[in-house]
Amino acid sequence: MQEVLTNNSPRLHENFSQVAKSYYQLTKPRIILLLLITTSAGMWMAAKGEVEPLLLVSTITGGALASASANTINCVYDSDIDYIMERTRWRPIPSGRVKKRDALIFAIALATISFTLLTVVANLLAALLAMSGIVFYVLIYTHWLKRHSVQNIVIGGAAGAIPPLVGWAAVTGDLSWGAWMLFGIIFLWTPPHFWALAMMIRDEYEGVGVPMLPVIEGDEETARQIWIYTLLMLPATLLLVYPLNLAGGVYTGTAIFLGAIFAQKAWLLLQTPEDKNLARSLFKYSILYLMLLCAGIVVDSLPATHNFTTAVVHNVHTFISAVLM
Ligand code: HEM
Ligand SMILES: CC(C)=CCC/C(C)=C/CC/C(C)=C/COP(=O)(O)OP(=O)(O)O
Repeated sequence: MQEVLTNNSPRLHENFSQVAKSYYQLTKPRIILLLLITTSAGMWMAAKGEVEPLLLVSTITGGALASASANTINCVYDSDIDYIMERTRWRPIPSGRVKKRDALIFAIALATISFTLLTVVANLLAALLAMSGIVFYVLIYTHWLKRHSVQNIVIGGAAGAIPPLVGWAAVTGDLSWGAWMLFGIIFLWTPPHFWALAMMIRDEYEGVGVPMLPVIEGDEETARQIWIYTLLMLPATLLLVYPLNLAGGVYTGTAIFLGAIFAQKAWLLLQTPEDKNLARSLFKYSILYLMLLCAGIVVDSLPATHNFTTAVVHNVHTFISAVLM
């Protein structure tokens, strides 16, 4: 006999949570987390460590909804190749758990709520930047470049660098050098982040005809380009300290320490480009690197940190003067 589903039925709850889980997976939540960390870094730096809580929560929520919308549209567009690749076959659309049409409606709803929230609580510039992130990621990266250009992630990577601009604009209403510098750091971070992963799963991309750098140019050339982007990114992180003067000692120490490990991993990969373990290690570290670098920005920008470092510098100065007298 068929079971009658009532509001209290355990099966109804189970079905609902399965559906909710599928929609949640469409948004690629773990990637969103790091995008939000970069948004927060932009906000803290712009606000010199004093961010209004309501603005913070609304901007993070608006940014998360915009990124979720972008990732969902990407899942709709790429469902044909996601179905073939091992890594992506379990996703909600290729595995038949969510229909493309429903996913698109979900993405439009997310973008609409994001735009409204950011416009009302932050400002129009932040809202427009978030929408431009969706458009850039979907049209320029996913539609235009991903399947047609070996430079796909270099140019398309600009979409992933937009979140700190959203955060900065939400706080100040405009974009200054600091905002563009954060954009530049993430822009230069993206090729080592992604190509390290692409070296690990080159065969999967080759199988679906996506012209990622390791597929077209091989491991050696990819490791060489990862090294070049690493060498460009590391000094870029320090431009926030000099000449921009937007970060202090805590950030400088963090950036140098984390950067040295990044350089070491990229260097080892350059020596042995075919070693997939080294590629995996660099890919994983790239994520930790960006998280900790952003944490460094936040901690460095706090007024308490500024007061503490000023006091330390003052005391060291007094001590040296006393010794020399
Ligand atoms: C064009 C630019 C980028 C490309 C092509 C790219 C590509 C990828 C791919 C293919 C994965 C593996 C995902 C999976 O296994 O399902 C990944 C993982 C990840 N990406 Fe990126 N990425 C880009 C930019 C970014 C940016 C800007 C961020 C955040 C600031 C980011 C954060 C992450 C994180 C956190 C993961 C790990 C997710 C997990 O643990 O499953 N990525 N990326
Ligand atoms: C402000 C704003 C909303 C910006 C959008 C930023 C955004 C969603 C960046 C995503 C970057 C990313 C994970 C690309 C991977 O796509 P892929 O298609 O190569 O990955 P896949 O093979 O795992 O599907």
